[in-house]
Amino acid sequence: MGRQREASAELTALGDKLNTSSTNAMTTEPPTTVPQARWHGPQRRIGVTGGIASGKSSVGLYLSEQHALPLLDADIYARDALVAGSAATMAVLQRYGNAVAEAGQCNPVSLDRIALANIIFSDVEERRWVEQLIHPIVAKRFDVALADLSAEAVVVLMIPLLFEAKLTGLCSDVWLVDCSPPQQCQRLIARDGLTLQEAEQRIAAQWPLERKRPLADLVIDNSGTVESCHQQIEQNINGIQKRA
Ligand SMILES: CC(C)(COP(=O)(O)OP(=O)(O)OC[C@H]1O[C@@H](n2cnc3c(N)ncnc32)[C@H](O)[C@@H]1O)[C@@H](O)C(=O)NCCC(=O)NCCS
Ligand SMILES: Nc1ncnc2c1ncn2[C@@H]1O[C@H](COP(=O)(O)OP(=O)(O)OP(=O)(O)O)[C@@H](O)[C@H]1O
Repeated sequence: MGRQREASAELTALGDKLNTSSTNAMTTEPPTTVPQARWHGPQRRIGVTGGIASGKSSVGLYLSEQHALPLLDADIYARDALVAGSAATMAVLQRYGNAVAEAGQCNPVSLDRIALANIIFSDVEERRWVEQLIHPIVAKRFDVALADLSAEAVVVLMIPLLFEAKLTGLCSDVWLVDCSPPQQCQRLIARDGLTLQEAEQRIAAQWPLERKRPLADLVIDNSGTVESCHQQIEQNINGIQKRA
């Protein structure tokens, strides 16, 4: 419990640092009407966000491969936090027991991510509990990685819950990768083999894209072809240089 309180306090402090209007960076409560915070340092920090399966990773990968930009990925940090034997994994196992333990594992026990997903995407309280455990770890990883990359002119930060977790203050530019909810659903089902109900639950766990759109600096329409998405990136990447 002490560690959790400490983690929660760290995140609240981060939220306060990034966005003075923030009361709790973890919250997924309705949006405030205050302007979103932005990073104003010398480095360009492109925050790529969107909805689940809207195409964030595809955009991030393109920026990294075609424009050789360093890519920081919140999903990878969250995944690292839940490797076998980590403190966060032990906490999750303590809370949910064998229900989330990978079958046939010895020591240290690996998590069954599908089982954990089933829990957190069907129960908002449990989702909040997992988020208060993982998000401070993710936030620290961003801090460390950004310090390491401080000499780079431009970095890309992929953060699915950028708005929900009030992390816009990490980014100088926020790009929203957009498509329709039925497309999100279709892509989720095709990519992850989810049922329609599971896909809908996951989409409902995030702010709807219509709520995120007005908060972004750039909306990339990824409802068409992959080529059309790449074209939009090319049209907007030229302005992405180190600040004067
Ligand atoms: C539940 C878990 C184990 C499922 O793992 P899985 O490998 O199936 O999915 P993955 O981690 O690749 O996430 C896929 C997408 O799910 C969405 N998602 C993940 N966590 C959340 C969440 N707490 N709320 C809403 N959407 C979420 C994001 O769009 C993300 O890009 C995992 O998503 C997780 O640990 N989530 C809690 C941590 C978290 O909030 N991560 C978000 C980035 S900080
Ligand atoms: N324009 C597109 N047309 C068709 N399929 C697409 C398009 N863009 C992405 N996809 C596919 O949709 C799926 C989701 O894309 P991607 O993994 O990039 O989304 P994401 O936002 O990173 O997902 P998550 O939120 O789960 O991390 C992938 O299978 C990807 O290949």
